Amino acid sequence: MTVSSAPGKVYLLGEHAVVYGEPAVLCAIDRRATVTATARDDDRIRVQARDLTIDGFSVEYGDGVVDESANIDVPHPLIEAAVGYVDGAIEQVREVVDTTGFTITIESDIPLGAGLGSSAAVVVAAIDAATREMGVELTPEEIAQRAYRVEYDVQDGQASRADTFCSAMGKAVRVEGDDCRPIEEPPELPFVVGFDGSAGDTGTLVAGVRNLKEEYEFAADTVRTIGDIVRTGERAITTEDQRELGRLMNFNHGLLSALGVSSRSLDAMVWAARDAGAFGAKLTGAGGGGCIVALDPTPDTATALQYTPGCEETFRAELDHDGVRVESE
Ligand SMILES: Nc1ncnc2c1ncn2[C@@H]1O[C@H](COP(=O)(O)OP(=O)(O)OP(=O)(O)O)[C@@H](O)[C@H]1O
Ligand SMILES: C[C@@](O)(CCO)CC(=O)[O-]
Ligand SMILES: [Mg+2]
Repeated sequence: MTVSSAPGKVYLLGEHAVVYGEPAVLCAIDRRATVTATARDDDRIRVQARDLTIDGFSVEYGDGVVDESANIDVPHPLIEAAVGYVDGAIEQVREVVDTTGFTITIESDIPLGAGLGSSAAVVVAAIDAATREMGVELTPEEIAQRAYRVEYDVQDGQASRADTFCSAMGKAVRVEGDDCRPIEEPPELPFVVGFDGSAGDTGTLVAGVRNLKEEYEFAADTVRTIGDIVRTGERAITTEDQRELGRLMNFNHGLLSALGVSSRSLDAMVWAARDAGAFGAKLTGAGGGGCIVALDPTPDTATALQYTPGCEETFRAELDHDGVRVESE
């Protein structure tokens, strides 16, 4: 039995634009997906993902199809879409090791589809746990590369390397096209997360931005401007200027909103954070619903979010210096 875990992340700046080669800066946070891989005597692959629920059903399946014993009463295409990332991870493992069967159990404290990189963390941890269980040790960079292939396929050929690289490496990272690098001395930023309890589908949201960009030159300009914000933000990271970073996050949120990936509840949480005195606030990840991230060293933003209609949960997130790691072998 091998247990591996990998962190989720928040985007300081640059989501969506990073898909088109602009830079992005993101930070691993102290919320993790944990995957247990256990070799089996038969050649079956069994996945238990208790957090993955569809209309209240927990999904359990074997050999890529819904397991009879799970007794799930929802159409198979829905399940197939939901298990796409896990299936992709298993495919990657099969490219590396000659597997017989194994059982994969996924537990995660990263909300699904909420912009905190649950997909990347699950895929990274699953590839690590299953390959180790079969006696192969991949480097974090190799795991990031394979996990990226999975995100690329599930998101219909439109994905950046950002989420998977950040989850595999931990700390803060800068990604621009194929150029992925850790930020050596990342500042400890006072992240406050607000979660509206809902989810957005990354593939669909990415496709929406792509269509807008193809239709309007000013949407393409908006994407390039997000790149300019990130380049400016890098100086603020080096000088640890949190006020300046906050202003740039606000600007970034405005442009993401213009690209159609914010929502009423995300905007409400962003404004509640700003009104409470946060240095800045923006949605994180694909958007459409899910989480915002604000910078506030005081308790005021968290308190304001607790009273914001539409906000279901708020918590402080700490930078996680560890990327993918083995918990037990
Ligand atoms: N605990 C889990 N168990 C099984 N599958 C999971 C789990 N968490 C996430 N996933 C997979 O990841 C999908 C959500 O990924 P998606 O990219 O849409 O959102 P996200 O990664 O949470 O947010 P973002 O990409 O915006 O950071 C789920 O539908 C499921 O396929
Ligand atoms: C929206 C996006 O930029 C981030 C999702 O967390 C998609 C990607 O980078 O693949
Ligand atoms: Mg994702």
